[in-house]
Amino acid sequence: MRPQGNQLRLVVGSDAAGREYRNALASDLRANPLVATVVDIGSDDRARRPYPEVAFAAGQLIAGGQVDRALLVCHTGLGMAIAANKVQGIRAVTAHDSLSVRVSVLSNNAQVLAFGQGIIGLALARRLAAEWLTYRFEATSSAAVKIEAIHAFEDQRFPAATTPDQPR
Ligand SMILES: O=C[C@H](O)[C@H](O)COP(=O)(O)O
Repeated sequence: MRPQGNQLRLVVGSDAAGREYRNALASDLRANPLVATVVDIGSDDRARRPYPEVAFAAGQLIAGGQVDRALLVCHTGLGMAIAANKVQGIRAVTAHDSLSVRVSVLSNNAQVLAFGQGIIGLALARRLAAEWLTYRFEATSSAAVKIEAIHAFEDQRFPAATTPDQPR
């Protein structure tokens, strides 16, 4: 489906430790009017894909422009974020509170949000996911220069403004 207005194209994924929340969240997301599409990349219990594989696949869908954001679940949310951050151009966070979820988009322009099924209850995960959908990064915000600094470092451009002071 073609996105309308401010609708988002999403990918959801989990390892076996996050499967229950992934299924519940995917169902919520599909019913949310702020969502255009939800691609579910698994994995199910039989596949037992380790979290890095799922995170890399989700990150590559974003980097390739097929989707806008990813919601990933593992036991803690930590491994998913670490692995997704290894994909060029991806900013992934683990966040389990409203403020962090908000800032992850408005300040960090993170495209990936990772939850830990073993860390928060399902009701909170659902609420945070719904809040997450309402935020959009503003390219004109003062945060944009910091995102550009992250990209420059990633691309090994090392702009002088972001080079740490030399020890005297
Ligand atoms: O950060 C990692 C996740 O919590 C994952 O679900 C558990 O990791 P494991 O597969 O190494 O046990």
